[in-house]
Amino acid sequence: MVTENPQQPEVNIGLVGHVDHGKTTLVQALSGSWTDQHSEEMKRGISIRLGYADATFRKCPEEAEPECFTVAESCEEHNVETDVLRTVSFVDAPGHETLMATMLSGANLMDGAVLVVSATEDVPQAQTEEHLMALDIIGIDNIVIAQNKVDLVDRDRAVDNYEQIKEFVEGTVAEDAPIVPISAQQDVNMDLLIEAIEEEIPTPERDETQASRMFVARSFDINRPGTTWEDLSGGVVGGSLVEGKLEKGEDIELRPGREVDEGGQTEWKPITTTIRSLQAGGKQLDEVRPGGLLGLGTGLDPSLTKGDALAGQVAGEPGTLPPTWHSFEMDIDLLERVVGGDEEIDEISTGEPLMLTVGTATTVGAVTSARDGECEVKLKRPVCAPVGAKIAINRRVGARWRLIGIGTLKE
Ligand SMILES: Nc1nc2c(ncn2[C@@H]2O[C@H](COP(=O)(O)OP(=O)(O)OP(=O)(O)O)[C@@H](O)[C@H]2O)c(=O)[nH]1
Repeated sequence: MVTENPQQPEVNIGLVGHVDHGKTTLVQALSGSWTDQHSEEMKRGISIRLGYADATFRKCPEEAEPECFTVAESCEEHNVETDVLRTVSFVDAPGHETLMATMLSGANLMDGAVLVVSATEDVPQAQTEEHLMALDIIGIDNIVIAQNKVDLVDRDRAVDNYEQIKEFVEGTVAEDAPIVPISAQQDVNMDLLIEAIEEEIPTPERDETQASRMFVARSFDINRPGTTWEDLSGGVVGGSLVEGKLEKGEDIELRPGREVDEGGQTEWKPITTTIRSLQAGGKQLDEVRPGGLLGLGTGLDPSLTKGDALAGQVAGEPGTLPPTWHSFEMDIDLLERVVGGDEEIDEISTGEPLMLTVGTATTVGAVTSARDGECEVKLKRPVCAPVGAKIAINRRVGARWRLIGIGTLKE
């Protein structure tokens, strides 16, 4: 059943887990309007590549036991229209190991997460573990575990797999997370999953008087094929608002901004622009609040925004944004061992390159000095972040970057 999204989504729920365990299939099952929305978003120029999809959770008004949760507009069993509970936005993180940086930057936008685990494989698979550690590091503790593909296994196998999940999450941030057996493909137990999400992942309290803060995840040029924003004459910036609200006509600042050459020296200067149009939940709006993917039509020269050039920046009320750092010191907490292996993690050493994710920004930094539990890094590209920001630290191991710990930005 295809459902219209009646409102802007109010909460961002991450879908994380190992490759092919069924994250995308699950989003499709829950957001009835996936296909429509997909093409709609393409038309408007905000591609699904970011992996956002909205779903409206509903409940049957009948006093039934158990209660019926659904995404359908009517309840077939009781033959009544359903009531809207809320619209949520799913942030679908890629499960492939090479896309860990995308997963980490996505994680900074999540208010809670569904960890998707396939019942057909032993637990944990590499990214089941790595993604759970990432949630822990970033501080996401509202978690629901979806034990997917139960249609492919017999009862004994499902029970064994369930026990493996239980054992795996023991002592982690997901220790008390409900585990819901589902089949995303066969539409089994979606009602139980919605119920668990409703219980575990509440909409966060938002303070609208706070200065606006948006993490930029994408940016593009209005001349991109398929873009049909009528009232647009400048570059488009896409991402998620995490604090405050934004209004059409308002000025915003973007940091670090752009690189300018001043007498042979390069410098980063904040950019200020006006919001000419706003899009959220597939609609043009005059005002937006946190939740889901936003598109801002701006007055910026499209050459500044094309090709995701502004991805990783922070946007918000002028004069209120955190500082821009070209180098910083951080306190470090290393993981006990490399994800998926038994090797211990060596201390960070001076001179080594690290890949750091701060907000939606990913940048490479060289360690300029390292002491016990702290280090100083010089960044290739500056980042805008407050003191105290959490930083995911990745080290090159063989051919790929692996998550090795968490940093906290110091003055
Ligand atoms: N039988 C069965 N197959 C499923 C189920 N859920 C997903 N699949 C299949 O599993 C395969 C992988 O599913 P995806 O949804 O693409 O997996 P994913 O986790 O999004 O993969 P990445 O985005 O690449 O990390 C597809 O062929 C799905 O049709 C399920 O509940 N039962």
